[in-house]
Amino acid sequence: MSEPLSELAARALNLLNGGVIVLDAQQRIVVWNTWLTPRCGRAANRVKGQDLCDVFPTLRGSRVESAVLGALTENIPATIAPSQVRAPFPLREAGSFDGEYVDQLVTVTPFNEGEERFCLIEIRDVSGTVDREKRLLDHAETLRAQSYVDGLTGIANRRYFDVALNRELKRAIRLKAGLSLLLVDIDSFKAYNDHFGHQQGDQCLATVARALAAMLKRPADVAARYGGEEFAAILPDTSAEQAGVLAEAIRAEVAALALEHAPAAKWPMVTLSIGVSSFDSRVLNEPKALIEAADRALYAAKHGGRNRVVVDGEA
Ligand SMILES: Nc1nc2c(ncn2[C@@H]2O[C@H](COP(=O)(O)OP(=O)(O)OP(=O)(O)O)[C@@H](O)[C@H]2O)c(=O)[nH]1
Repeated sequence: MSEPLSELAARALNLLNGGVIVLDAQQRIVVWNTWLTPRCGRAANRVKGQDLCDVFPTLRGSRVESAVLGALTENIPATIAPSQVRAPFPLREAGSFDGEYVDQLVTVTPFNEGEERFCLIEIRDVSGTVDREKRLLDHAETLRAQSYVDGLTGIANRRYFDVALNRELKRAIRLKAGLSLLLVDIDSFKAYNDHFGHQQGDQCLATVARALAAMLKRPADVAARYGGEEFAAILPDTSAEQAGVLAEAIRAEVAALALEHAPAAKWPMVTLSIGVSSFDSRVLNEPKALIEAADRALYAAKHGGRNRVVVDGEA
């Protein structure tokens, strides 16, 4: 448990001309200063102990959430510039209940207190800041964001995938919610490269990545490049059955793109094999087990003839 603030520290914190939130390692709010209250209509006593994303549901899958994840799990500080995300938090002018959200500059800083990891979120209202400053901060944020983005396809990379899966699994366990994972592999991609060349192979990967990402509609869903020609999708609050239906829609969508395949491939167009696994509180309750189960299902899809979906346990 974190120590309570001294009265003097609490007073000073509440006089600050900016928002201050401190989260514990489980993303629960432990400090919330009064600057925030008239700007979002929530006082400290209502939000303390709650998950930040439960207080502001629009943060799920947002840049703020990935910055918080980076801070809490990897000790990486982050800045979110207003020109990138104008208003990361749903905050208005003090005391107003409608109208535009204010422009914000948000910084996220990890720190340790004893054994425990926390992160400090500072929010400044920068509605009046000049464009030039916004652009510079924007550039800094772009550089940081790139470390979680796959350079070839523009979707999340393996590093982000690992962090996000870990986090979503913890959330699913905590809230007894559903969580499914798709492992998606392009069929006979070696033949594609051999026939069309590596450069066109790269383009094909980018096209498939875009199609996959476009099929994931919920803000908390994550599409990632898992490795070479393999992709993954993390689907919070999604049962095995729902994930199977979505996987089938993804498979059909990519087949319908009718991207010409190499003559050596089984099908004339580029196709996908997809393995699906779902969180189960007894067995698939850690990332490794969930990945292995999806991988087994993917293997079954390959051996079943490719261009198909297999849900773990239903093979
Ligand atoms: N162009 C391109 N090719 C890649 C990239 N990463 C991996 N590959 C290729 O993807 C191919 C994967 O081949 P395999 O693992 O043998 O599988 P496959 O040919 O897709 O066959 P199945 O998965 O069994 O249907 C290899 O030839 C890799 O070189 C990449 O970034 N760009």
